[in-house]
Amino acid sequence: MLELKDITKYYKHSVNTFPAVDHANLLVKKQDFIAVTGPSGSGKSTLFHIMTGLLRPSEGSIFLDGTPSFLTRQISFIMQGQNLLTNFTIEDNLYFPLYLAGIKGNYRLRAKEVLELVGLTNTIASYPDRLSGGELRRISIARALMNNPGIIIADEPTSNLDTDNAIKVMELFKTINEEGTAIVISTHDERFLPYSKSIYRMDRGKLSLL
Ligand SMILES: Nc1ncnc2c1ncn2[C@@H]1O[C@H](COP(=O)(O)OP(=O)(O)OP(=O)(O)O)[C@@H](O)[C@H]1O
Repeated sequence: MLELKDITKYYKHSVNTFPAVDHANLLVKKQDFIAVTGPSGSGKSTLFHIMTGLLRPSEGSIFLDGTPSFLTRQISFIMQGQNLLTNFTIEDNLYFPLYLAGIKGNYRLRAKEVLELVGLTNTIASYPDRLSGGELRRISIARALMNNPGIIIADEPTSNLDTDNAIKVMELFKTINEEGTAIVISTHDERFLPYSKSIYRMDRGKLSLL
């Protein structure tokens, strides 16, 4: 369980300081599928970076399973856009985060499992430039699953995808969620909101449940 308590993040623009995230509260439980919507610039990415530990809040606290420390292995983050390493095969891309984090295990077996789940087993030896945008997005999801995270946080996972591929991505999150992983996504696209179990709106840094 991930809990954000009264989180504020100030940014400085020349002489002015403004809260990009303004006293946000959020609880993410095991079975949750949360969507955060809101206009561009409302603070969604800033909130997500704080949730994943990439950015420190100016004020407030974050608890993971009741403790204020961050066990990042329990949270996987899928950033906006294409973020696979282009000079490495899909297989190496899948292994890389585990290797960097010093996580031991049968990488090959897990890679096969996650590629099967996303329907892309035949891409294991390919380089990212051979894959379509939709396939690359599903590989990013596969990579996020490699360490069996309790929570997957994805910033705009359907951006720049056509409807068919966006649906594939959302169906995948639905399956992953049904198998016991909490999902938190941000989206501009109202068509995909029904996939989530709860919808929050971000407006000028203020987060509220719809
Ligand atoms: N490092 C930074 N320094 C100063 N201001 C920033 C920084 N990062 C973001 N901002 C500002 O904070 C506000 C929130 O940005 P953020 O990227 O979190 O919004 P967003 O809702 O994710 O937007 P989008 O949907 O376009 O990605 C914006 O006004 C942005 O210009």
